Amino acid sequence: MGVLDVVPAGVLTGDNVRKLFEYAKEQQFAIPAINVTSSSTANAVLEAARDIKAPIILQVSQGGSAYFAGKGLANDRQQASILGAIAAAHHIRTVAKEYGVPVVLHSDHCAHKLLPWFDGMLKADEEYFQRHGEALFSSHMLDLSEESKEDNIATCVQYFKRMAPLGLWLEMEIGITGGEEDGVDNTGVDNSKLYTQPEDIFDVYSALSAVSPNFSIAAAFGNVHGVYKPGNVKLHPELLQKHQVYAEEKLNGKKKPLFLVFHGGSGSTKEEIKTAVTNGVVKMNVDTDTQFAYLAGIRNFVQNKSGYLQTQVGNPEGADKPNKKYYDPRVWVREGEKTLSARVKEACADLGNVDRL
Ligand SMILES: O=C(CO)COP(=O)(O)O
Ligand SMILES: O=C[C@H](O)COP(=O)(O)O
Ligand SMILES: [Zn+2]
Ligand SMILES: [Zn+2]
Repeated sequence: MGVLDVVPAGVLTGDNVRKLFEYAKEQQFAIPAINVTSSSTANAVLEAARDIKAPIILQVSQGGSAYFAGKGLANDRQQASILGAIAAAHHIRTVAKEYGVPVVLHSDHCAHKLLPWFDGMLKADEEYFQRHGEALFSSHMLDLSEESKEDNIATCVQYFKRMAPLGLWLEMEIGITGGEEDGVDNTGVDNSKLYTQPEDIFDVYSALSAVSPNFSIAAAFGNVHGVYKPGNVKLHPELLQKHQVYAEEKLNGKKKPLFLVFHGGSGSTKEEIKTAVTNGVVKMNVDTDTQFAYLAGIRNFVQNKSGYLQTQVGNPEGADKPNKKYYDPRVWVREGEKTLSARVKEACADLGNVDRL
């Protein structure tokens, strides 16, 4: 029995998203969510998943979406982010099945000021649903963690009521991920906010489960976006167990009732990742490490082939030798795709997500 006995290949929607996460939680593995910004990065992530027979999550941030549409487009009303997210979704939908793996198509952090982006994606989901009977995306994240708990939960409930009939999964954040996300600077935030309390998580669970079971919680356990020299904020994935136990007691023993999400996966140790998965993390976001991996192949190529990249004609093999085979983007960008793919495979291995189909 494997993932393909539970859900089909291609982009998952509706209850299939929950079935995948339920299966992962039962089998004690998690799926990495990789931020993609182009067809090149998306394809490289899908290729990695195909090679190691694993389900995968591809996500677009607000900035990544704008990049997907083109940095030359105005984005003052989130119009480029909306278009780019839709373009990314259509690209991924078009190719995903061919890679033969189940894919969760997700949008990343959406803070209050970015809600017009969310509204635009939701409108696209509704239109797609009208035509195809399913939403365009598998899931979306709302990140109202900067607001009061009451406002955060109330706004999530309001959106979730609109999402549930479309079968959309909601990921919400409570407690704050440190570092920086989409221009929201959380570097100086109060330390206590970086560790969510079990009571707050259960308040979220109670409010959202009244609408639909299809949601997950990004609880803070010292997570930070980006990779920095070790500082005073420490990752404590063992705290997640307290949240599960607290919810279990409130729900009369229902085992590990929470679907938890691990933000700021980059730079985490194998041990931290393992502990998080044991405690019900089903999704781990990785962006910074995969960005660096994408660069590595291109950087190495440019360094190693320097003599072939200075002029269109003429290289160390002769003054009349053409260099087209070196400066063609399909050659040097491909090198980045290979190193990105390798880093995605490593994330999958860390999470126990290998040979799962
Ligand atoms: O949480 C993330 C995206 O939401 C990714 O964080 P990292 O860039 O630290 O991996
Ligand atoms: O929020 C974290 C993700 O890494 C997205 O980052 P980004 O806004 O730079 O695309
Ligand atoms: Zn946040
Ligand atoms: Zn994040």
